[in-house]
Amino acid sequence: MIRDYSKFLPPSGSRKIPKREPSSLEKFGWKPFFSQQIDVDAAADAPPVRVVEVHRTGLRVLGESLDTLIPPVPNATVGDWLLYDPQKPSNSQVLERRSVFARRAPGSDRKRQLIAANVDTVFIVSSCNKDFNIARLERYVALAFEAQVTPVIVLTKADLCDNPEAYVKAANTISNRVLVEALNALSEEPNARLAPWCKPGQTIAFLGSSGVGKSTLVNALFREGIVDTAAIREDDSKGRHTTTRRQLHFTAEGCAVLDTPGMRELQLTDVEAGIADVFADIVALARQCRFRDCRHDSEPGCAIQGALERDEIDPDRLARWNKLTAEERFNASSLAERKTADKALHKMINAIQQKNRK
Ligand SMILES: Nc1nc2c(ncn2[C@@H]2O[C@H](COP(=O)(O)OP(=O)(O)OP(=O)(O)O)[C@@H](O)[C@H]2O)c(=O)[nH]1
Ligand SMILES: [Zn+2]
Repeated sequence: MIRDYSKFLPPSGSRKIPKREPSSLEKFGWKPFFSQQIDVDAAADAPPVRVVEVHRTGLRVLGESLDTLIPPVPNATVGDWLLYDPQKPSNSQVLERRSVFARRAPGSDRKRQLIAANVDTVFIVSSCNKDFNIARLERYVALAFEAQVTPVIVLTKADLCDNPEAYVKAANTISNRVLVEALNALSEEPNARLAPWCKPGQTIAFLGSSGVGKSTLVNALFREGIVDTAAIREDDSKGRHTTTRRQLHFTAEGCAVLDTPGMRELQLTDVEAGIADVFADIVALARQCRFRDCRHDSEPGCAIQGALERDEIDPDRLARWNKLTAEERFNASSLAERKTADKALHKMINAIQQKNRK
């Protein structure tokens, strides 16, 4: 039997598949990852909305013809998708995240605080000058990997430097999973060079020290102004505007840009997996050491020492890996463990002082 497949093919003459306009949810960053989590019937009663602002008193959410302020929802952060419960908004359910930036609270309980959710790309910004520091870049890349966000290294001030290629080359050694762009942030370059990651429906963030050009890059992306549907302004009880703590701004192209002070204070906490991703080659070697608890010092059968002797790994990079993992271990240790360590230290100091007094 000869089957007629023609009904499955596009009608002749219309070979080009028409480009579908993104829905408003897609413009806000909705992706198949989220649709897979919901059941279509339930979504009619509890439609998906995105948290675009986090205030002290509540959240601003955007959805299909919906833009409203709701009271805080437990465990929701900027960038989250919620299934909006119109009867009791604070009961809205947080959808599983594609990515999340978190940090350990500075207080004594050191609780995990969510900074931002569902960021697709983070631009790790440094400059082709003294700010450039491989160890710091590695740290940021580890944070991004841990958060499941794609890192892209952007080296600004290429126009002020004789040999930007040297910086690009150095940054390229960090991980073969990270692309590096060097540019002049004050020129026309940023829009074209960052465009692949700033498409409609994408959510981006910036990380980097002060003065490297983060604001300059953001300004370049917003050259046509900030498209904030900002109809709502929140006043506190005294009629003053309360400051927005965490926010997504949309560019004219429809890319969401994260604006949150918390990103600056991101520390290395619980980034063990991220560090292992950045230093995947060294971690793979460490697994081949004869002893499971090998300290890669002078133990027999140490694969890392072997690789060093054969010039297969960079000793500086190994030193940075050691430092980062030690830091991560310290940051991840519980308060109780730190107290014990502090007590032990205190006892030791006391003992030394007593000995000196004798
Ligand atoms: N020539 C040149 N100047 C740049 C470039 N990028 C940034 N600058 C300048 O460097 C200075 C600092 O840039 P900002 O964009 O304010 O840096 P930032 O990272 O936002 O700094 P913070 O707001 O302190 O975190 C400004 O005077 C910029 O004009 C660049 O690629 N080339
Ligand atoms: Zn070893």
